[in-house]
Amino acid sequence: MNIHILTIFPEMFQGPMSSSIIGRACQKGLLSIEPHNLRDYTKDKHRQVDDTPYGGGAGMVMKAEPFFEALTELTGSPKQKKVGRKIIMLTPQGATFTQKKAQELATMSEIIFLCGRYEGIDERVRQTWVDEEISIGDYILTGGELATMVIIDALVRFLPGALGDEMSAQEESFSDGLLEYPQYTKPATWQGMTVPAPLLSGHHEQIRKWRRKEAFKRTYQFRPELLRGRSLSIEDQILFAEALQELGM
Ligand SMILES: Nc1nonc1C(=O)NC1CCNCC1
Repeated sequence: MNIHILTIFPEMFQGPMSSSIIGRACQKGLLSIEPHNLRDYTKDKHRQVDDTPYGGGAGMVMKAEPFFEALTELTGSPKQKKVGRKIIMLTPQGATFTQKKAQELATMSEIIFLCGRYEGIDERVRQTWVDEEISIGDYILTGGELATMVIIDALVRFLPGALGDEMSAQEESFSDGLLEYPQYTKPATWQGMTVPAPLLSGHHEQIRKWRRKEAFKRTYQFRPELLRGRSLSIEDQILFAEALQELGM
């Protein structure tokens, strides 16, 4: 997968995108991440990327030209849609990013992220080039760069070979629609708090059931809406009932 990022702050990506799992995935050749400085696509001596909004009002708007120049260089023309490529704009009015969307994006061969700053990007960029608008939440950031990094961080986990233990991407929260069960590591007792006995039993089936029941407890307590309308297997119905009983419901 090739990721291109159009931004006026390419340097923001150096640390996070070259560290840990993401950095290792790039070194393994599973993906490439290439920020492009929009100022390199300006034609004036001041390398201007923004200007005042038509109609007045506070703040500045990002000019269309640098985006058009960069996207033309990267893709040819807006009409040249390519299977497996998405041009994504980060914006609060986009669809809220989810684990399911992360998994879907991980199947793409190329993604181009458009990072806005200031009051936003000239509308003609969205009209002409953008395939999808994504928001990482209902709040206003100073730019789309951190949102882009959040999305890359979430999707990289679904690239085959990116994680040491492939299963953890599947087992983690939201992968099967439930929140994560509690995790423990050594020592077995810490400041008088002990690890739950099933986890010390070495009995894999017991451990699996305990984890599933704890996931039901957490989901019911913190994100009950994830359970609404969900069809459960017979085993899950039993475990969910036990979870509610243990919660005193
Ligand atoms: N929330 C968001 N999810 O993606 N992008 C988001 C965002 O707030 N972008 C800013 C909006 C104002 N202009 C600068 C960028």
